[in-house]
Amino acid sequence: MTTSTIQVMYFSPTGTTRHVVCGLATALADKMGGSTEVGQMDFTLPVARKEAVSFGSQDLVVFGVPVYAGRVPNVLLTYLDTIKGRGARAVPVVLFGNRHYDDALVELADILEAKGFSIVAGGAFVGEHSFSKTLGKGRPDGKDNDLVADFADKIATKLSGTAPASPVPLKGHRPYRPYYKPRNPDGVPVDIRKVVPKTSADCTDCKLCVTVCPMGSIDTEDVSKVNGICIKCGACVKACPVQAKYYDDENYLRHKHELEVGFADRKEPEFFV
Ligand SMILES: Cc1cc2nc3c(=O)[nH]c(=O)nc-3n(C[C@H](O)[C@H](O)[C@H](O)COP(=O)(O)O)c2cc1C
Repeated sequence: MTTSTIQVMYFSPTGTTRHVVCGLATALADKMGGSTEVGQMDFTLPVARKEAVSFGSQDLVVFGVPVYAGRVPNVLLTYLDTIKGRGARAVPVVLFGNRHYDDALVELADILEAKGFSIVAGGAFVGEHSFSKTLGKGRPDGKDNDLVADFADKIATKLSGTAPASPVPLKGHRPYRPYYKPRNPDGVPVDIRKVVPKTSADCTDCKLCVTVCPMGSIDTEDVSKVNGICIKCGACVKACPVQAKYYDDENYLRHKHELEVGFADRKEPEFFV
């Protein structure tokens, strides 16, 4: 089977997933020859998730999502169910914030397989944590980029071979473990789903937060209002040019601190071909 098109498809509120999957797709196109085109489908914003997407057997799709609570972000499940693979090959890629990717990679691979893709490889890479400016700071970095290139090499070699495709031994548990939950000091799980960002007096009302919110939840007239769901993705906090967006919820801040302290040691990407 020849590949005429590489498609890169991703959800990436703070850009680390985009960085890795676009780097991987470009490196793959390079290795697979001059006539390979790269198409981009960014489904981070709500408007992009209104479009129906389908592929065909000539496509190789590099598909990326961040890891949320050890899993594929559950707010995406309905949308992912609308995508049609129609025999395309896929490389699922998950980005995690230096804690762990748990079962997100196998879950993403299973979703894609159920939608008609065949899985040729999969990878878990590290990105700066959405909650933090210190956990996974600056990731993906040069060393990660080298591993992306190495991953592309191995995929290209596999695809140029004549051996029949064998199942890819991705790491993760089936059935998937429950969503990872923050806990209070007594070890009891706490629910931070209703927590929303605050807006400080430094806000200049530039509306950038409105345009980057992947849930379309920030009120255009009054940017301090959150009208819909907040997934704590960090898009508004990290994009704000004057650092006016912040969280002050006690449980959120404790969880963030525990992650920063408990998972400070550098984790490395893992990939499977
Ligand atoms: C709600 C939420 C849950 C997260 N859960 C995890 C997790 O379980 N493990 C982990 O290592 N990182 C976790 N992260 C961090 C993101 O996976 C990581 O920062 C990723 O690089 C963000 O991708 P993006 O830059 O494309 O938005 C979580 C982030 C959010 C917003």
